[in-house]
Amino acid sequence: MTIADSRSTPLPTIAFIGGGNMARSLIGGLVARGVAPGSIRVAEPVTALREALAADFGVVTFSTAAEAADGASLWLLAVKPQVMRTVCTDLAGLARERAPLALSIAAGITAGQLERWLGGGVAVVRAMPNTPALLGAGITGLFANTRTDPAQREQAAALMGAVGSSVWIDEETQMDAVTAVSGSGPAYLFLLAEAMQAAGVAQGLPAEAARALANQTLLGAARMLTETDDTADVLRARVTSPGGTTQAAIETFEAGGLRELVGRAIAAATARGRELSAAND
Ligand SMILES: NC(=O)C1=CN([C@@H]2O[C@H](COP(=O)(O)OP(=O)(O)OC[C@H]3O[C@@H](n4cnc5c(N)ncnc54)[C@H](OP(=O)(O)O)[C@@H]3O)[C@@H](O)[C@H]2O)C=CC1
Ligand SMILES: O=C(O)[C@@H]1CCC=N1
Repeated sequence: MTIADSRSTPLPTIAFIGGGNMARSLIGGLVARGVAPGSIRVAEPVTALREALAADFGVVTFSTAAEAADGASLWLLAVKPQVMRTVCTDLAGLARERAPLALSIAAGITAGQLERWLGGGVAVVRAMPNTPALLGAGITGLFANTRTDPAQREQAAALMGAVGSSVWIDEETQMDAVTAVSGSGPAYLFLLAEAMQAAGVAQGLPAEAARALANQTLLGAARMLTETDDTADVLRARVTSPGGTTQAAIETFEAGGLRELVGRAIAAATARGRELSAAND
């Protein structure tokens, strides 16, 4: 594992194939960080999504993948795993002509599958970002196939580095675990936020107050995790006065099997990544 730092590498024209939720987070993050909207081409079949991306970010939009991809040497494949094979197969002729770097953010789908569907001999990078990319606060796991040269690896790291930090993964099989921890991870925090807000309301707080208290607590705690050198267990111990309120809550979480439940949830997400690869081959 190496931490990527390629912030000074210039980005080429990028073709997003798929303009849904994750593409929107990445595009928003890239434009907010100074990437020229005219250098971002987006293929998206849903008219409303296309129009919203053009209106919000000034990017160039197309209804078909081939139109967007034809103008770019970096293709960011941002469609669902279930349609990736068809999308890549349709682009295989163009891939032979343009020899692009194909950077896929799809859960589960392997570099070998992508290379095969794109016609073979293609430089492929798998990236697993997350939606905080929209705020420049994302983290991405990256894996490159052997066709990818150092300049293309730099480009991939520069793209994802513009919207947060990134980490190279040496073993492709670990990408499913990356997906389970950080790709899906924001949803786990949002679920916790929902539960804390509802619990606050159940204890008599007004909904708005419960929302502000829960959300700012998650933000403050996340900043302590990332901006101090203390580990999570040390930070937790500092909140937990012996015989106090936190201890009462933590003992309830432990008795309910929270750690084991998180382990099972992340194992299920990891296994689902492998299933998505097999089911869509
Ligand atoms: N959402 C997230 O937090 C993350 C998602 N990912 C990965 O990103 C990928 C996209 O996920 P997400 O953004 O959530 O999904 P979305 O469904 O929101 O976005 C995918 C978009 O691609 C469109 N599309 C379908 N076929 C084509 C085509 N041939 N050419 C161009 N666009 C097409 C879809 O249209 P239509 O709806 O009509 O099919 C849809 O609008 C997935 O592979 C997922 O695993 C990775 C990390 C995080
Ligand atoms: O839920 C999913 O499958 C995608 C991949 C990671 C986040 N969203």
